[in-house]
Amino acid sequence: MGILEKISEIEKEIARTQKNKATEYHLGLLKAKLAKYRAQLLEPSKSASSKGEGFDVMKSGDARVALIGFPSVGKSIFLSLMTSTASEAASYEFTTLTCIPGVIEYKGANIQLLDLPGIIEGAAQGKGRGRQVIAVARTADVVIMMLDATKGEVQRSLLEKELESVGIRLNKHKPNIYFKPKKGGGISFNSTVTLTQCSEKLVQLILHEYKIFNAEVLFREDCSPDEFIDVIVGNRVYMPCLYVYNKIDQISMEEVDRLARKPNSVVISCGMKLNLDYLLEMLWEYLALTCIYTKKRGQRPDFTDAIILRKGASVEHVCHRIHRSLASQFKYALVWGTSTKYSPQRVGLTHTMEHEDVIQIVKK
Ligand SMILES: Nc1nc2c(ncn2[C@@H]2O[C@H](COP(=O)(O)OP(=O)(O)OP(=O)(O)O)[C@@H](O)[C@H]2O)c(=O)[nH]1
Ligand SMILES: [K+]
Ligand SMILES: [Mg+2]
Repeated sequence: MGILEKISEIEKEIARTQKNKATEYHLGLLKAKLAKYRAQLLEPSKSASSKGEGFDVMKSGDARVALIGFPSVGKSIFLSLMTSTASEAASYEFTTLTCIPGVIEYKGANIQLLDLPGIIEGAAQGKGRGRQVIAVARTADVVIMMLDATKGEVQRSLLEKELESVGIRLNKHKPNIYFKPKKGGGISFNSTVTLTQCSEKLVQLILHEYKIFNAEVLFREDCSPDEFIDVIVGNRVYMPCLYVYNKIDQISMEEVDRLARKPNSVVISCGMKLNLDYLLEMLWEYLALTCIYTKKRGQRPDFTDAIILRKGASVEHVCHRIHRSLASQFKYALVWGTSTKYSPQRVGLTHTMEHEDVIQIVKK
């Protein structure tokens, strides 16, 4: 039996197994098996032909946003509207066949926006150029899932399933579970909270399925078996996702209102250029970039020219942004802002900067 068949067998079995106390272990095991087969499916195949031509776009700018959606939802029109790059748009499906990068300039940041071919159900298993598209999506800082507002909710749930099946977790945080495989000593299991979805026995069963017999496990959160499996398997990506409903010029006001109220959602019309500014504001929030202002000794900070970095950037990142050789001449830095206990505070290269901090760098 091929992996695809095995996967579909397990999916069928999960679907027909009633969820209750008596079946909870059985279901947990099935899910562990399923995750294992999916991981195998995604391992790079031996034949070179599966490599996607036209998908190797260099990362550039301060952040990367990938446009994911069914064919003809308006991804290419959107790229052409938001950036100075033109991407061919047309009424037929699969107009776009490669990855087309553009740049959004916003609040002093350069945000790379990637137009991609449409994906459909089965994309994760290689339908269309699904695999290549998903591989690009994994490298993004934020995914915009573009949806056709006239097509209801089907597109959204299908795409969520596709991304979920390849280990992309949308608008979720990494489960707060400490997990460390060991050389010996069996499985030590602890939790700091009351667990309602997992038990020691279930955790052991799942670990055994992965042939792990020695490990330290500490639940710091009431996680589900799926979340625990995510931690064991690793290589999951946790990514913010904005659901963008396009073509609202084609639906009723009531429907627009309903869609606009859904979590993580924005309604737009590329055709009529509606609500695009609001979408940009939302995107900026989801990117959560860190703006740092520099200051010279005895002078006011330069608030007109921010250095834009990803969340969690260090003083060293700031140095590299100012000049290539600055980090090697670095003595210390003074930082004003929320990242320090008092302002200014003297810090080293490894200090983590926060949004809107001011920094003065002192050289040797
Ligand atoms: N009514 C209406 N039509 C739109 C809107 N935005 C895009 N369209 C139409 O939708 C069709 C598809 O647009 P594209 O930008 O090519 O869509 P795409 O998602 O890039 O499609 P693929 O590259 O084939 O995956 C075009 O005929 C557009 O004119 C909108 O806001 N309203
Ligand atoms: K199209
Ligand atoms: Mg297109």
